[in-house]
Amino acid sequence: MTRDRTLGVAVIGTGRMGSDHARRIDEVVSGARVAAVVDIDADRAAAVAARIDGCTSWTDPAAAMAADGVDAVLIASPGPAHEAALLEAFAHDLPVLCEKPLTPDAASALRVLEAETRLGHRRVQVGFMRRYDEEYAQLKSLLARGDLGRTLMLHCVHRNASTPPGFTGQMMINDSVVHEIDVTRWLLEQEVTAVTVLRPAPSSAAPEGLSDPQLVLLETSGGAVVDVEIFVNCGFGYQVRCEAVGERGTARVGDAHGLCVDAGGRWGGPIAADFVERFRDAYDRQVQAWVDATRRGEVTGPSAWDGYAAAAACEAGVRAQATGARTPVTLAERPALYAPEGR
Ligand SMILES: NC(=O)c1ccc[n+]([C@@H]2O[C@H](COP(=O)([O-])OP(=O)(O)OC[C@H]3O[C@@H](n4cnc5c(N)ncnc54)[C@H](O)[C@@H]3O)[C@@H](O)[C@H]2O)c1
Ligand SMILES: O[C@H]1[C@H](O)[C@@H](O)[C@H](O)[C@@H](O)[C@H]1O
Repeated sequence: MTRDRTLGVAVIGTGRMGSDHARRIDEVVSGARVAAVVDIDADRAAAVAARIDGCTSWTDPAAAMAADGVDAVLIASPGPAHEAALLEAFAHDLPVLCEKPLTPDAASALRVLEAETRLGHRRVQVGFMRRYDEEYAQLKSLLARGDLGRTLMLHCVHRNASTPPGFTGQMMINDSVVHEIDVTRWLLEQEVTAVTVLRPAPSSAAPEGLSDPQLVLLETSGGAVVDVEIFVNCGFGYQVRCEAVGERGTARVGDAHGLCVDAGGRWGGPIAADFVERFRDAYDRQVQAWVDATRRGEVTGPSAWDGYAAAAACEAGVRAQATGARTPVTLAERPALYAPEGR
């Protein structure tokens, strides 16, 4: 694939994220087109394909990946379907942008990692889009410059207005806290070594059987501690905050977005409704970066190792949720293919 050829993308899964990514590739991103869309719900795929010139619609990911004009794959099916789609993409040696989580457990993530290692070159970028958010990128640069000294703690807040039907306690870790796990690993350049989960008495707005909110404590290989409030039925909007506490100061992202008005004896501004609104620019930048790198013949961004390490920490988190005990994270050896930059 070269810069002068438009990248033909097959989007797998045309639900909330997949249909939005298809629109993004069609309308926002340059250098790529949606060549195919796939969903086990044929009508859903056909409805998305009908809105895009020259886009074919499929129910079988393998058939779409073998179709003419498909050069790359964007996976936006639910987490449990990712492994099969990733292995199929490897069989065709196609570059992949895979929505988080890479897979929902450490064993399947390790199988993906090993399959990519056997290919001998990176093929996967994982959709940890916060790395492409302007505010998080600024925080990353600040911490990397060392102005605040060593980072001692992160205080994180992750609130969703409500959850879709069937959202489980495990998904609070695997689908939601996985972002804070990635942010922790990325900002601190350390691995998560142990997870503890505390569960206050649930909110009366929590769906039957869901212990919401929860407080997740992460310990890291460099001795930092990270607390994450995960509250997925807070009712009032979408909030994602992160405060880094360093030896010489603190820095914070996610306080406010949009216009702040002081009038009539009050001050304040809007709260984003959901992740699509809050992280719109980050999703755009993430997909553009993937397309640009792919057209250069490169793979950049969060790797399958990042997806695997996050899955291993999530697995410890799910166990910690069930037992209430501090749970260590066990990681396989890091293959040379995923050596940190500059080493
Ligand atoms: N980065 C983010 O902020 C963010 C936000 C939301 C969701 N996600 C991730 O995106 C992915 C999709 O989430 P969603 O909210 O769009 O889910 P969704 O339920 O809205 O859509 C998933 C779609 O995939 C289809 N599907 C199921 N199994 C399939 C298979 N084997 N092959 C092809 N299609 C299949 C379903 O029919 C459905 O249309 C998940 O991995 C989720 O964690 C990421
Ligand atoms: O899948 C979604 C998505 O990853 C969002 O970014 C997160 O805020 C939600 O909690 C999660 O359910």
